[in-house]
Amino acid sequence: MGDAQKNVLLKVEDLSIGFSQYVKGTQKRIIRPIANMHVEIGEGEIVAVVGASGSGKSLLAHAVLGILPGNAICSGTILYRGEALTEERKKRLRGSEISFIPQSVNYLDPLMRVGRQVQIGLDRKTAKKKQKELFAQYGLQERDGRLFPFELSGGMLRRVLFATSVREGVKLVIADEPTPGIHPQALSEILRQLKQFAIDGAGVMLITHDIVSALEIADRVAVLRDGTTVEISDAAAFNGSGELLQSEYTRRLWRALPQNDFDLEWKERGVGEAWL
Ligand SMILES: Nc1ncnc2c1ncn2[C@@H]1O[C@H](COP(=O)(O)OP(=O)(O)OP(=O)(O)O)[C@@H](O)[C@H]1O
Ligand code: NI
Repeated sequence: MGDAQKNVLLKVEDLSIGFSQYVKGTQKRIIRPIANMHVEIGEGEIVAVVGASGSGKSLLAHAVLGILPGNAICSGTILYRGEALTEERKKRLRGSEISFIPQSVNYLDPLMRVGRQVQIGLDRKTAKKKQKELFAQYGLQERDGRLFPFELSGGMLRRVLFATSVREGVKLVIADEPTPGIHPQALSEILRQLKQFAIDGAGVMLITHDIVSALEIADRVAVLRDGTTVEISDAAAFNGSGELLQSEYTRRLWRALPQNDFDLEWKERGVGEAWL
């Protein structure tokens, strides 16, 4: 953002998440995949959250949404519009003011036709019309609306999932990997819609492995590593050889991207692929 006048919408501070697990049947231990994580999103701002697989992106999203598994122990501060985001408040805002595009298409109801699922939460009088518009927008056929999730391809399901997030009155969008397996036209439509959310004043958390696409729309980028925040930089810092980036870790990842030819040693070790 680099723009101090914008109001902070979401502020996550000192987030830690642990899980109690049983080892060898009886011994209980706590693993702590997230520690001291922080991120901040302003109104009208898009923050891309990037990091290797297992770095804690989805857990961060689930903590904000209040959908961590039952054995999770979560501590830290999550403020939304300046007030503590309590579990009760999360529940109330989820699906209305706070919109979520999950990483897994398993979040769709397997027993409900997909057209119907996109209509949920829309104004009842215009729901059908709006759903048809959304389908057209994301390259889905009208007849696809009558199908059940198992009858659609993975890429189609991703587009259905995305369509369920497009609602009026959304103030915070949390998109967890909305684009893998999506053809270029639908991808640019999704990026365009995320940008539109921000133009309309919403904050957007865009979790992704596709940093190159994310940089097309992101204001800032938060880099996670092993469950903690390594750095948060303006999108503009992801440029050239990355000299404006704060950490060596981020710089190396940036340089190891296929399009960037700076760090061949890391590339040979496959770091760029792990990142993507
Ligand atoms: N329910 C759970 N119980 C125990 N550990 C978990 C649980 N869920 C996630 N973890 C661990 O927390 C870490 C972060 O997981 P998370 O799903 O947030 O990663 P991610 O960055 O979203 O990865 P990906 O890019 O593959 O989606 C991983 O090491 C994972 O094994
Ligand atoms: Ni994830």
